[in-house]
Amino acid sequence: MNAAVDRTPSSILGPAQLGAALPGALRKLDPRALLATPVMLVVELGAAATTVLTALDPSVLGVAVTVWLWLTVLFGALAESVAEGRGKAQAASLRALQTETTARRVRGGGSRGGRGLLDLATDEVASTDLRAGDVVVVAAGERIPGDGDVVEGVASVDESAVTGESAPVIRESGGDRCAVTGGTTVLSDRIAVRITSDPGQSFVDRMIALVEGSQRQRTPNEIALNVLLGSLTVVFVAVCTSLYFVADHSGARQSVLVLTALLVCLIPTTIGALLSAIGIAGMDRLVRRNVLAMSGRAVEAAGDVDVLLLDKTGTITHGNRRAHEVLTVPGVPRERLVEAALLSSLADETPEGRSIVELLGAGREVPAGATLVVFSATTRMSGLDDGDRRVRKGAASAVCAWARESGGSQPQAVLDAVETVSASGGTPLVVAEQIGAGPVRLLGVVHLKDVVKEGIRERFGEMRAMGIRTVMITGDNAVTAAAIAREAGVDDFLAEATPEDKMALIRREQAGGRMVAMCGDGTNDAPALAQADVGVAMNTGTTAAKEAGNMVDLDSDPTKLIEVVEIGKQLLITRGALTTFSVANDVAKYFAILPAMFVVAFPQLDGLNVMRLSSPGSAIVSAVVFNALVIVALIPLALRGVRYRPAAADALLRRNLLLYGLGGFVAPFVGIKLLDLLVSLVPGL
Ligand SMILES: Nc1ncnc2c1ncn2[C@@H]1O[C@H](COP(=O)(O)OP(=O)(O)OP(=O)(O)O)[C@@H](O)[C@H]1O
Ligand SMILES: [K+]
Ligand SMILES: [Mg+2]
Repeated sequence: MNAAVDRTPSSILGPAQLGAALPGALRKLDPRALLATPVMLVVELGAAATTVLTALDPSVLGVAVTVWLWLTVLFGALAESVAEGRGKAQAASLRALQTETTARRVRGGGSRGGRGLLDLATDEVASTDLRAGDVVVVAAGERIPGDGDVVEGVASVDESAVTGESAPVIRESGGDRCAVTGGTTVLSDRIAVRITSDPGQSFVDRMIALVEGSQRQRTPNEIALNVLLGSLTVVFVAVCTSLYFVADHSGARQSVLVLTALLVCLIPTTIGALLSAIGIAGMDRLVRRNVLAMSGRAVEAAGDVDVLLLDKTGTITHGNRRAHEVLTVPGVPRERLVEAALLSSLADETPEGRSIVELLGAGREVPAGATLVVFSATTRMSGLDDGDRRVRKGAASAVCAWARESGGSQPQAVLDAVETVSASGGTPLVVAEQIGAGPVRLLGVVHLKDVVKEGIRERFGEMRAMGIRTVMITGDNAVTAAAIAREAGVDDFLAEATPEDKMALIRREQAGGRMVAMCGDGTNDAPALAQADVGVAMNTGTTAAKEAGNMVDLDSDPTKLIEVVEIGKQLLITRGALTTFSVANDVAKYFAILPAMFVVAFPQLDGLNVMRLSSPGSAIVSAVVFNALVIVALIPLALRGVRYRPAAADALLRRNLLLYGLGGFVAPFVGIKLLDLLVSLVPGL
């Protein structure tokens, strides 16, 4: 590897990982770094206090408590550092992609349109000098010097350095597969690329920041939990302070040292220490599945997704919509249809347009003086104006509307051909022309064919089992949409959708209280990707789509959402389970150690002293040691995550409450008792 290639899960907490994580962990002991986790900050302050107290008045108890309080803080820092370390190797191999290369920048290219760029003069510049807007020419065998969109030409590109997938991909101007990533290599042909990112802001830069965890921001859920843990801490500080005065007053004086140790045992240190590691590990699990999540909030949202919207072309289908045949109609000679279809496509830079020229044979030039009419998702037509002749091809509804406006007729034969192509799941493009102000004449139909991605049906079935509804949204007509929807097995579809329609649908679902995920690849999907709670852009898609979404799937597999949802659920469940465990643990410690601490002063407490710990000193040291070791014991679970099985949410909740609540309550009684047997052997305790 390649960043994304090394995805074999290594051992989670071996000596190697611990060794590598130690320097990072020591840096995290800086109190300023601990401000974000109030629980651990209190432990550190406590450790500092007992250090001073023990220095002033040395005792075996003081040394034992102090050492283990420092270890408690260190274990927490270590958990976070181990979690971060898992991304470091990936980051290093990604950096290898960023070595400086020489780029051929087109002179004056930035101000020109998309044609003829490949023939312009170029200057050699360092890749680091490229800025957004520059146009470069890249030929076979060369590395693409920066992120950008192909503005002219078609090439096969090796993206394995980024995606881990060794099969080359096609990148071409005009369509939804125009985006290229800096650091990848052109295998054949020559392309002109308009650079879209300034140095330091590229996709690989973002990937590095992501796998290193340096970009991680706490999610709202995490912040809320931290506030809750902080409040619990404040409550226990109050409890321990009042305990000091109560004990003093009743003649069972407790030292500040012992009460500090007690405080640390009672505050939720387990979850406080592991919270951040849980979040980092969740992001890391996604990276290992080739999904880059730009926000932790999106990962959490993924755990609660109700509806998944998918774009059709390039998401559900492979996205190389290609001309397959032309369908003639009575009264229009085939040559005339072919000529019009060709004319309307000669200047069309979209893959669809180019495939028509390929099918019908080139050999025709764009007539001098003709004006091009480029395709847009709103007009859904493209073509050319040559003098007073207008030739168009486009979606049936769009071309028919144009014909109607001009007073032209819509022959049944054309409508039948449209129906035939659509019913087979193909995309019909109606070809038409208008001379002067005369009526628009429909000449025939071009059949564009695309293939549904393999295995997608079964995966949508799995989503249904998880309670997620799938809806396909497409700019294509309703009949085609229905045919593809049936073949792919989606629950519902929306046809003839404009970019605004896609976004409006998401808003409606969200207004109904549902959590919406969207998978898409096109520039016309960008608004919807931005609006969705979870917006997954296909890596094959456009730069606009990748920037609008909050995740990028390097494998461009929309069914990857299943894994994303599982990881999201797993993250929420893990955090919930460890919080339950932590709090139950602390409550149990209260009952386990308080009677042991006070039994000497109040023999009547003996009935409550179920633990029969050997001495108050041994009780408190055992509790502190147990408290610290629990953190270490749970690091692997925090990193790996609690296993998620598709099951009803409340059944899962019951099971976890039982397992982690009850387990958390029982564990200290057993653990502290065993430790006490050992600790009581130490002279002086
Ligand atoms: N180059 C083109 N020239 C003319 N018409 C086109 C061209 N490409 C597509 N169309 C027509 O415009 C419609 C909308 O295309 P577009 O690519 O915007 O769809 P979309 O909204 O991305 O949906 P999806 O990707 O799910 O099919 C197509 O169904 C087709 O009928
Ligand atoms: K604790
Ligand atoms: Mg599309």
